[in-house]
Amino acid sequence: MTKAAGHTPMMQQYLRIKSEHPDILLFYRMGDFYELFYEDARRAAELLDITLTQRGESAGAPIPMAGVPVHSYEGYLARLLARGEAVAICEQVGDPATAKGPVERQVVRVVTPGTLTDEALLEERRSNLLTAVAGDAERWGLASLELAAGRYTVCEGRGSAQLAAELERLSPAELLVPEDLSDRLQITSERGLTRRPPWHFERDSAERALTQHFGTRDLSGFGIESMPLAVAAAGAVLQYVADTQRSALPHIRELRIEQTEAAITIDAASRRNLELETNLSGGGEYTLAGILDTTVTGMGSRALRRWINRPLRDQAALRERQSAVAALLDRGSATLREVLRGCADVERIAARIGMGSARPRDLTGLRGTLAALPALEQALAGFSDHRLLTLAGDAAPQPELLEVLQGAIIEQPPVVIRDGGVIADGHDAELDELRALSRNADGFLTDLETREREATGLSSLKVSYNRVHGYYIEISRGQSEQAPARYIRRQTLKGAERYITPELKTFEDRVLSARERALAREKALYEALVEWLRERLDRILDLARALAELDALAALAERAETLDYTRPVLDSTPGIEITAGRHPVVERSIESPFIPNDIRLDDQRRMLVITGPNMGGKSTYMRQIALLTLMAHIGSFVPAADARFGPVDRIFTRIGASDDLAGGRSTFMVEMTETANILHNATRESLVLLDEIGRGTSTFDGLALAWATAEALCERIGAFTLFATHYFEMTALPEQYPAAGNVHLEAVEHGERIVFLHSVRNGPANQSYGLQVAALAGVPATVLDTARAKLARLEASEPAAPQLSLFATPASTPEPAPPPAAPDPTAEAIMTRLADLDPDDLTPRQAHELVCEWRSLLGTNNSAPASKP
Ligand SMILES: Nc1ncnc2c1ncn2[C@@H]1O[C@H](COP(=O)(O)OP(=O)(O)OP(=O)(O)O)[C@@H](O)[C@H]1O
Repeated sequence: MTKAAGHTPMMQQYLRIKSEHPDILLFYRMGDFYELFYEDARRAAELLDITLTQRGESAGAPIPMAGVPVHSYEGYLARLLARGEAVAICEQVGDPATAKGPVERQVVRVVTPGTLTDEALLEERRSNLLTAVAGDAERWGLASLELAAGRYTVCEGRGSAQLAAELERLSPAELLVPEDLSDRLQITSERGLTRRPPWHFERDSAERALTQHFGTRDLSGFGIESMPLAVAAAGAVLQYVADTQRSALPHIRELRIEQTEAAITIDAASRRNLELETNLSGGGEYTLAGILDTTVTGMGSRALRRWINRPLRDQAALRERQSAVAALLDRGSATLREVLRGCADVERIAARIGMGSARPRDLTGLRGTLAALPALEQALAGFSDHRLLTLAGDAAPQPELLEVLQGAIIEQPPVVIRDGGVIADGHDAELDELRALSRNADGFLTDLETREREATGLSSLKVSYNRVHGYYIEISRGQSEQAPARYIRRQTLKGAERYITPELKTFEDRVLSARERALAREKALYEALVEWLRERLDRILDLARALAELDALAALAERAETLDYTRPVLDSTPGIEITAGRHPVVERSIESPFIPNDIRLDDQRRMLVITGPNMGGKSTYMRQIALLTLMAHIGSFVPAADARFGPVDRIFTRIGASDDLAGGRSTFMVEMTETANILHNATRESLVLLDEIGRGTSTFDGLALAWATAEALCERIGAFTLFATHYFEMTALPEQYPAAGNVHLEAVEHGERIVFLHSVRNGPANQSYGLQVAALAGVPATVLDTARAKLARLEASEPAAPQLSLFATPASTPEPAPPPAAPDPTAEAIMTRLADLDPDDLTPRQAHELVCEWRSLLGTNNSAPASKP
């Protein structure tokens, strides 16, 4: 390392941290980039078995890490973490471009594998996924290769909304698209987008790549004959792997088809709104995964998160998972979890064995896991559950593998094989012999030294070794005159002379060649061992999958027990019925007790209009229904006293006011795009959450849109819909549509204040409490006084206040409802326009034109009252 003076602040910081933590690999984060210093880069490259293609001249110069297969420092970092290496991240704010300006803040975060954050896990999951997409926005095929887990899946689907949802779910590190069609795919995210030659996606070359990889004559056994776009994508992935990876990935043994219809589709916005893996602030805390994931292995965590990201529609498969969870709950899962805790990430290890990059510690990790299998068998003995028995079979002890690994590798081998010392004594006779030769060297040298000292009578004589001169005899300058004639001078130092003798030279040749040969032998033995394991990769992969699933199931059982969850009923009767349901995340994040609530949706009651004050709990209630539905469809138990779910095909949410400035879309535009997506894609089996639709525009436009949307969902589509709103006019909906009902979140006034009861009651809310909530939020008293006076004036003039004729008057002033058979033509016209909206085609200009059109349709604008049509 070069001297500290004259370094940039970043370099100084690097030196300081390095002196404190020499073993920790140090990443620098500047703005959106990570840098890795040369020394660390070199060590990391060694650990990950990659080649640095560009080297910095001086030690300490940041170097670009070209040649890293994962194409990102984040991925690099995650892979190091996954390997069990400790790394530190320094974040530097100042002049990120040059790192030369004044450093305002320096943050050092040491991330060790033990404290692997959700964020890092998420990143790790992402970094391993390579996805290709073929086709166009109309019809597309996807292939995804999760390198580190050996998982290769394909699916096909239709429409850009579903494609966006799939890509959001997969969140690949790198997305391959045919360069000539990339525009037609309408993929907006530029994250890791790689354009590839179109011929890689052609059927012939794709088929060739697939049959070559799997060693088959044709694709007849794959079940993907009728999925040409999936085949194209799958072939393109393999082609890319062949171009960029050193190994041909023998651990990818099967191509799985994921039918898009087999899972509940959750669009990208809903995934975010429901805070499945990331909360709205971008962290992993207080998310569904954060609550449910108490797995004890990396592979278990990844399995559970895959389930969360892809809830199943197959009720039989879900019931199988539920039964396993119930059995674990019944007999206790603590022992099983304890055994699993001692297991290594066999999934990753299997991948590394497959790719030929397994390190000695991977093999000891595998060995440790194999050694734990008898205990696992014991922990699962006595279970009669079908799924658990199948998994127990896949994770049965494998004495042959264990014995070989126990005999081959020493207890605690070094990280890399480079310097040897990995293969155990007794594993190979030839290696033992060579080692004995070099081990005897020490004894021989001591003997020689004693003999020579006695023969010459020189007290300062000693035998030593260095890399340049090999073995030598050293005599101090004062005694060197008395050196015997047979000593051949090698080197003269200030205070000593160094010699060799023919005997020493012969010895040196023998020892050094023995060492070299031992090392070469050891490396060959190690490679043979990895190859031997690779031939048994299927067994290791089966073991990995079984352990991962056991871990995920045991975590669900542990959660069900600790958090008092109930087994939900899944059946074919349409509807959702929950008694005393709780929000799984909010109930864990608030200090006061959570108030459980019921819901009943069935064929006759498909929509709930939810009213109530701000802060009353409307959003929490709606989200909790969606989350419980999702939990039931991953096989989890749910936080409720009782729950039943009929078939659900999609979950849609339209929640929150967010704009998309980067994408050039206003709040209203985002809202309408999402609404259009729902109106296009929801079915009678969908669950739709709408929170304050229409809030992003003027009152009348907003109300008109809210009404028309609700009407379309209720009448035309018939989706199960929860519709939270502050428009009291909406509470008249049930009068026109019997499938709709009103509920409200209860609150009471207590003096000047409002008390939220958070309980759901039938019927509409009768008061908005807006001013009380504002008071609670600390709006100054003078402003509140003015508001109160204004409110009083508004209420006094209410009869003259603008009323849209298409809405019935609020339920508080009952009037005969219009006959349901004849919906208002204006509302119908709006509804038709809305249904025609294609969310993907809508430009801001078109949206603006549409809004103008609606205004003229209603004969109103922002300020003018609506006239009766
Ligand atoms: N069932 C409940 N039991 C206990 N606390 C609750 C419950 N529901 C909601 N809360 C608390 O009330 C807060 C506000 O709830 P929520 O955001 O759902 O209200 P809201 O009616 O949607 O408000 P707004 O109309 O302003 O969006 C939550 O953050 C939570 O702390």
